[in-house]
Amino acid sequence: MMKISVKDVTREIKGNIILNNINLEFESGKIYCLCGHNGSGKTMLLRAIAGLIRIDQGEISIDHKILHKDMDYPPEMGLIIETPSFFKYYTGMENLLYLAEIRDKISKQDIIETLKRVGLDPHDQRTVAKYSLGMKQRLAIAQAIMEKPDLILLDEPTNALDQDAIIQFKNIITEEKRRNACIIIATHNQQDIDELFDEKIYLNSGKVERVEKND
Ligand SMILES: Nc1ncnc2c1ncn2[C@@H]1O[C@H](COP(=O)(O)OP(=O)(O)OP(=O)(O)O)[C@@H](O)[C@H]1O
Repeated sequence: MMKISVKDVTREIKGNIILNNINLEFESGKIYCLCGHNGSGKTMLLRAIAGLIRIDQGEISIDHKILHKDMDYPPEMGLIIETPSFFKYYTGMENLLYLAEIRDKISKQDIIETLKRVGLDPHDQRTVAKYSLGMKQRLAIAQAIMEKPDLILLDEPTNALDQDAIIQFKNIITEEKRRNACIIIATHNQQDIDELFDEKIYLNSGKVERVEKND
């Protein structure tokens, strides 16, 4: 059972407090929603948990190991933050094969299966330059889940997805939850996937305004 603790986390940029004394806990086997309007701090909080930005005060730990002290990044993490950049002149399959080489954890067959899960054809010879926005988003979801990480952080994952893709996405995150992943999704389209959340965390001006648990 993995546990993430965000304790008294504050981050300032140029005199603006972007994250204001955030205290939250996340655990495996649950799906969390970070909700709030534009600029409320959802992406910054995801970046902080991912180890992609430094924080000015407080600490973030994963299973009691402190980020930026005991480790640089969460050890097993799948991520979509803003528009992912793929190689335009590679196919979807080639992009994922390239990314999978970094950790050398999964096989070509695993990638084929992941592409099918997100509704992309593994044998599609088109390059990413010819993909629609929704296809790129499906590929981004595929790269985030393909290695079966313990922690999945998704910023606006349903952007550009059509209704069929949203249904597939819901099935995927339900399966990932069953596999015991901890899934944190930042979105303002929460109605797309509302019934799946175990907890909704409302951010406002960098603060946690309220938390709703779905028991
Ligand atoms: N590089 C930066 N320099 C200065 N301020 C920044 C920077 N990046 C983000 N901010 C500010 O931090 C605040 C939080 O931004 P963040 O991207 O986390 O919001 P968000 O809730 O994800 O919004 P959205 O729904 O628009 O994605 C905003 O006020 C934004 O202007």
